[in-house]
This record gives sequence, structure tokens and C-alpha cells, in this order.
Amino acid sequence: MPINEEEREREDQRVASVRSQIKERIMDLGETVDQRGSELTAIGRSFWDDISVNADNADDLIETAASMAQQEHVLMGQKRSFQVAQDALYKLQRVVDAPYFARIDFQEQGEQEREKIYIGLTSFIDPKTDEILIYDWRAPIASLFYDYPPGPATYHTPEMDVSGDMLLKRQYIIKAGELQDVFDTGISIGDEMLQKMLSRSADEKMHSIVTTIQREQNQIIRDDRHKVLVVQGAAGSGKTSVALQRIAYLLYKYRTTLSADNMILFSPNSLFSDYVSHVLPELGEATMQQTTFQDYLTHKLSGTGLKLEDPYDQLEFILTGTEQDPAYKARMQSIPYKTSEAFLSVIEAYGEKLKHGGIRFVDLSVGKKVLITAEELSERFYGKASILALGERMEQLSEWMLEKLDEIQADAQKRFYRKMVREPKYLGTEPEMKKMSKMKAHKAIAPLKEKARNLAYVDVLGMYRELYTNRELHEELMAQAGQKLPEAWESISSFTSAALEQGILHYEDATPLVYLKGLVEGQLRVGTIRYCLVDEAQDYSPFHYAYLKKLFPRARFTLLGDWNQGIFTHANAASDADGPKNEYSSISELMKEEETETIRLVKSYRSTREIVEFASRVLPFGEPIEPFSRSGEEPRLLRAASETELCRLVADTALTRQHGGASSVAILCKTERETEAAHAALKPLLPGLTRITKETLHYEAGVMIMPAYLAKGLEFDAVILYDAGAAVYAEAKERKLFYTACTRALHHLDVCYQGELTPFLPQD
Ligand SMILES: Nc1ncnc2c1ncn2[C@@H]1O[C@H](COP(=O)(O)OP(=O)(O)OP(=O)(O)O)[C@@H](O)[C@H]1O
Repeated sequence: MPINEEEREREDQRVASVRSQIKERIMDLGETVDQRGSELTAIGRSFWDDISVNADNADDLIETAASMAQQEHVLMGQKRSFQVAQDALYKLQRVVDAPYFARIDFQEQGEQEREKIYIGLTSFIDPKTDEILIYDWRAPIASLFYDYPPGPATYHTPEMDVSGDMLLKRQYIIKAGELQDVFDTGISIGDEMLQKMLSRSADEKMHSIVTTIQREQNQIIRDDRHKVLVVQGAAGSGKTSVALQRIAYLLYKYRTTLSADNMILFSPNSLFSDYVSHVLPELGEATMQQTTFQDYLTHKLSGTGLKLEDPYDQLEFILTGTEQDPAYKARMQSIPYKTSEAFLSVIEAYGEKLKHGGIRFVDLSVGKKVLITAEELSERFYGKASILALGERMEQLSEWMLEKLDEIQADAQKRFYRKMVREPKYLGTEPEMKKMSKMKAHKAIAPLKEKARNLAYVDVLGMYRELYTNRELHEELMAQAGQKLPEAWESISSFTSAALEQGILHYEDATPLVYLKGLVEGQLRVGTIRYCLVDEAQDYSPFHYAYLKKLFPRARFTLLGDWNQGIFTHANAASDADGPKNEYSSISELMKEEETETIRLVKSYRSTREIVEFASRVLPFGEPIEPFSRSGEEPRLLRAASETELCRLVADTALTRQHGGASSVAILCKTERETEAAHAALKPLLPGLTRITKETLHYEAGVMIMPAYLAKGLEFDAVILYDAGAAVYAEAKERKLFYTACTRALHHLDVCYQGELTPFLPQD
């Protein structure tokens, strides 16, 4: 609802007056920063002048140390205050052109006064009057704006709940310091504002949603009661946006005790990490550790020489393979088992068993000469009964090895020296010979020390392989977990041991191997992580979750996913659309936390109503999805008579979309294989076409082509499905992939195909 002239005048004046105060503050802060900066440089320069260096006796030394500590203390204090001023300056510089975006008038119960609360990206206090001119969107009172329509309202503070009456709810669009639009809103946060935000073009980068966070999203952003927060959110319901806003919120709320280093966000891939990389800086927060699970596995397995498969190659294998291929069949049988919690229990039982024997050690040798034998290591390790964990015992063993290697090195040095003395060709002086022999001995032994430190003398892969070559062992461990060997054991075991023999580590074997490695070698826990957020949570298996919980024992978890988009195969994945399966309850069970909360987001903000309704037909029994009321054109079904015609049709459609104003147009194929062929065929027709692969680190607007699974999490103005024929999309395992592809579109969806149309789109 627009506001009246007089009111508008007042609002214009306020924007101008707050801006000028901010500018003034920026000037002051700028001076402070300069001044503190120069003081800091001066202190750095004169650091030693102000220290009384005296080393004549013990007392003098103590005095010198005290004087250094004091000086260092002064330096640290100065650095801190410099940093504080610089941060404040940076924050204000970022908001000076758009200081706030909302206002609520709130009258607390029992109070006469009506408080005007202006809400922006960062708070701003009038230094002269101490009046809060702008509240940070994360302040407790600001939650009223997101949670309530005008009327009775309550917000929570750490001390108490505050109730009252919201008398006004207003939104502003301020650009370059000018108030461009202002309106009062009713029930939810202005449909009007949201419409404006959602009808714009997709960017190469995601943006924050701070001005239009919806109530149900706010609930997730501000939740701090639950240890495990599970979010089932429909495609486009804002899961990723919420995850990032939540990070910013937590960093603000716990600013004295929590830093970005205490949080970790698992993203699906590097392209996606880049896509979301602007959101936190936009919110004025430092970026945080963002990684992919694959990066973590690669890091943990570095140096093993194994060929680690990534989830995309796994998926490509699944999508391109056929049941007729025995290797395909064996693998498809093995994946649900290897990703199950039952298999996790097997690994754990194995870890227990290894405490009493069975760790495989390898000889430590130089060339052919064995310096420490595997038997010696085993004897040392298992010789004495120990109550310590495997990792601690391994540490002791490494220490012992390092000592032993020191002795071996000293002997080698002596031998080298003696040889040099005897060596008639060598003409160096005695000190030179000593130095030379020392260097030679060091060079010979250093790689072994490195191996001792890295525990390279333990053959974890061999132990893992044994799980598949030694049926009795596996059976025994399974029995301890109260389970029996999987039915297809014979084919699972021979398929797996053959792959491992060749140094190939399939994606489904990587986490179990890393877990076993962690159990044997220690270093399994990362205690510094206090919040672990997992985006695209449906792609993680029960094994993954159980593992993450062990990895981050002190962390609270936020798991955001959509079962409708579960395109990867694992123990918990529902195979198709036969009906909703309550996978999230199994995650909650898995996390074994009483304080687990599951929240559902059903409203989709990305796509037009027509696209959402079209996509829902693909998964009639899937998780619910409701469109936000934004209308556009109906998705189009475009049939081609032949392969060549299909190519032309896709190219023409892409050009039409581009000329029609779509800044990002994505042509989505099913697999990498199809993408490669389609790219080659389309390139002459679409010279500007960019091919996105799993190695791509960022993309720019324009026309691009990629397999649908790489487009996960991303969005485009227009999406063109390359070939939605029945020959391409027909099997149950492809249904969710097809759904995911359709839901990437904001404004336009064109479904091209040849031959029969996929049965996933029932024709009336
Ligand atoms: N409250 C909101 N205000 C404005 N835009 C929003 C809001 N919530 C979501 N959006 C927009 O909707 C789009 C989808 O959001 P996001 O990518 O976070 O959804 P998602 O649930 O992670 O989607 P998917 O699972 O399909 O990848 C984004 O463009 C985002 O900016």
C-alpha cells in the first residue's frame, strides 16, 4: 500500500538525515583508522626502543621478558582497536547508499511510547544521543518484521519474551541514497516487494534475501534451540539462501564466542560454492569455510596413490550403465550396502577388533634394505596390553619409530664419515667431511621419518580390502552388529576387491575407507567446528551422517535438502515417485538427538507458478511444492522429427530466449556423454555456447550447456531440456533428475524432444 505525500516527505527527510549522519561517522572513523594505523606503525618501529634489553643476570632477563610482554600487549591492544574501527568503517561504507530497508512501529505491552524500529544490514547509533537509528536485521526486535503482520506480536530476547502491538510495517527501496519506493505491508512480507525481487533476471551469483525473508525461513535462520535442524524444502524454497542467512545470523548473535572458523558449510561442488560466494560479503560477514565432501575425502586420501572417483562419475556410471552388464549389477547391489548404517557398524566393529590384532604394517625400508620390519612394528604395537585408543597407540609407535630412526641416522652418519676418511678420492677438510656425512645420512633417513610421521607404515587400504576378501571376517563383524551378510555378497565382494586391487576407489568406498583410516590412525575429530551446515542434504547417505557426527562431535547440524531431488543412489534414497518415504525421520534417528527438529518449506520462490505446476506432474507423490504467486508463460513441449532437427530446434529456442531478454539460458542434458555430443552438434549453430563441466569454477551469463546434475542448486532465466524423449528419460532412476532439471528455470522452460515424449510427463 503506498503512503501519503506528507508521510513520504518525512521518510525522504529521514533517509537524507540518517545518511548525512552516517557520512559524518564515516569521516570520523576514517580519521580514527588513519590515526590508529600510523600509531600502530610507530609502535611497531619503536618496539625495541621501549624494551629494556638486559641479559646480565637472571633477574635482568626476567625483567626484559616482562618488558617485551608488556610492549607486545600494547601492540595487540592497538591492533585490536584499529581492527574494530576498520570493521565499523567498512560496514558503514557498505550501507551508506541504502541504510535500511524496513521499519516497524512497536508498542510494548504496558508502555505508552510507540517505538520506531528501522531495520538495515547493520546497526547505527547516533553517537551524540545514543539513539538507535538503525537496527541490525539480526537484532531480536527485528525478527518482528519477518514474523508478524501488523497486530499483536512477540519477540524473544535471551532474557525474556517481549509482547506488544505492531502498529506499522513499512518497506523501503533505497538506491544510491535516494528513497525510490516505500509502502506499507500487510500479512506477509510484502508480496509486492517479493514479486519485484523474484521477477528479476537470474544472476551468475546468488544474492542475499535479507529484505524479504519469509516467516518460515526466519524460523530456520534464528533457530538455536535444536542440536540438529533438518529442513525438507521444495525446489526453490530458499534452502541455500536460508543456510547463508543463518550463518550470518549466528555470527552476529554469538559474535564474542563464535567465528567463521567454527563453522563449515558443505556445498555440492565448486561451481556452486562460487555461485553463493557473494551472499555473506553482501551481508557484511567474512566468508567461511565452504567445502565439498569430495574435497574432504581427497584431502584425507592424499598420498595414498588411489584413484578416487567423484560422485559425478559415480552418477554418470549409474545413468549410462545397464542391468545386462554384470559389473553394473554388482555395483548397484553394493552401493546401498556400503552407504548404510549397518556397514558403518561393521567398520566400527572392525576398529574394535583391530585393537587386539590384525593391523597390517608394512616394512620400512631404504631401497632393498629393510630397516624396521612389519613384524617388529606389530610386536611393538600389540606387545603390551593397552587401554589407549588405536590412534594414541599409533602416535606412540610413531614416536618410537622416530627415535629409532634417529639412531639409525646417527649410525649411518658415522658409517658415511668413516667411508669418506678411507676414501682416497675425497679431499675435504675434516669439518667438511663431517658436515657432508651428516647431510647424506639426513637425506637417506628423512623420507622414512616422513613416512613414520604420516603413518605410511600402516596399510589401511589392505585392511579395507580384507573386508571383501575375507568372508568370515565380514560375517563376524556383521554378526556383532546383529546383521547378516547382504544377499548379493559374492558379487559385491568380488567386484569390490577387484576394483581396490587396481587402485580404483569408488565413491561409495571412499567414506568407509576414510573412516577406517581415522579409527586406526586417530585424528578423527575436528573439535573446533561448532556448526556444520549441509546443503543438498538428500545426497548424503546414512553412512555420511553417522560419519559427520563423529567427525564434528561438538557441532550442531543444519541439514537442508529436498528428497524430490535425490538423484544420487544410496541406502536412504527413495528410488522413484512411488510415494513419499519419510527419509528425514531416518536422518533424525541417525543423528540420535532428542533435540532434532524437522521443518518443511513447501513454497517455491524460484519458478513461475506454471513451471512449478508442470514440474509437480513429474513427481505426483513427491514432497509437496507450492508456487509463489508469480505467473509466466506455460512451459513448452517442442518435438523434433530427427536428431538434426532437434539440434536446430534447441539452438533456435536458445536464441529466441536470449533475444527475448533472458540473460542466462541453460541447455540441460541428462549425462556428460550426452552433453559432449550435443555441445559438438550445437557449437556451429550457437557460437557463444559455453560448456560447463564438473571442473568449471564459475560461469557467466549467456547460453550454456551442461548435464542436469551439475545444474543442481543453480538457477537460470530460461532452461531448455535438450532431449526429453522416452529414449532418454524413462527409468525410475531418472525421474528425480528430470524433476531437478525442470525446477532450475525461473521464467521459461522449454522441453525439447524427439520420438516419444518421456513417460514422466503424462499427457492428458
Ligand atoms: N524470501 C525470499 N525472498 C526473495 N527471494 C527468495 C526468498 N527465498 C528464496 N528466494 C529466491 O528463490 C530462489 C531459490 O532459492 P534457493 O536457491 O535458496 O532455494 P533452494 O531451496 O536451495 O533451491 P533448490 O533446492 O532448488 O536448489 C533464489 O533466487 C532466491 O534468491
